[in-house]
Amino acid sequence: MKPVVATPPKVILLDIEGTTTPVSFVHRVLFPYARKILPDLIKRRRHDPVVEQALAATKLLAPGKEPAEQLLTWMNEDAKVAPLKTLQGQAWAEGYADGTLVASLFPDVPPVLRAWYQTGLTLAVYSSGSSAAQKLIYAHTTDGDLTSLFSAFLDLEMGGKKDTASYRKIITTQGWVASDVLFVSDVVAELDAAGSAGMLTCQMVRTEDETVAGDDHPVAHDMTEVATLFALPAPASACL
Ligand SMILES: CSCCC(=O)C(=O)COP(=O)(O)O
Ligand SMILES: [Mg+2]
Repeated sequence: MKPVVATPPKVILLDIEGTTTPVSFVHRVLFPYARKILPDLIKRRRHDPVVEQALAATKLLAPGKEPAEQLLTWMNEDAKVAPLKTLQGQAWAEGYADGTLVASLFPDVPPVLRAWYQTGLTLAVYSSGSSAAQKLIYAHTTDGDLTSLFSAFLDLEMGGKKDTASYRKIITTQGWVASDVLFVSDVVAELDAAGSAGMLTCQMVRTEDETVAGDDHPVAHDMTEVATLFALPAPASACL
């Protein structure tokens, strides 16, 4: 496999679900966990400022509906809505804290991210999951705490992942040069948006997730292939 670039990117911006973690971990472990404990959590912690604010935001977005009911509707639709993502993050925090949840990453991810970090690349996350939830995932992986590898955890505060404006906002707020940034995601519409903002793009097509490859972005099946395609360093064992 030959590199598709002459100059490697300086910043790697990573999606989570379907890119660094299996879709099944998010949909069969994280989402059901949040669905199970959220009704109790929003009663038990209704005076917690984070919970209170997310419930108020839910009411604003869905006036006249019971927030608990609206949150359930959003969960059924897998809606990428900030107050739901905040509350899911609060639920997962409890699960990680009591040891019920441990984050599963694809096994190629930790060694490649460590190799990239060690050579001075900037690593960042952009996910629909709240920045708090992103930090929790990377703090509780089966490979230990990886949070120190990342310089930024970006969420829906930047805007939706299918909107070009969100990637422009990321570039501006982080002070990056668009053409220095490689965005890796499994979702073509997200890559299209990032590409329109001037970022390099790579579609992660994971066999385990049965991701369908698109036509318009370089395709990798794991992080070592991303390294090869974009002339980035890879861990020594991956070169054998
Ligand atoms: C922070 S991990 C949970 C991911 C999540 O809630 C989600 O909706 C998936 O978002 P992504 O942008 O990583 O595909
Ligand atoms: Mg994804």
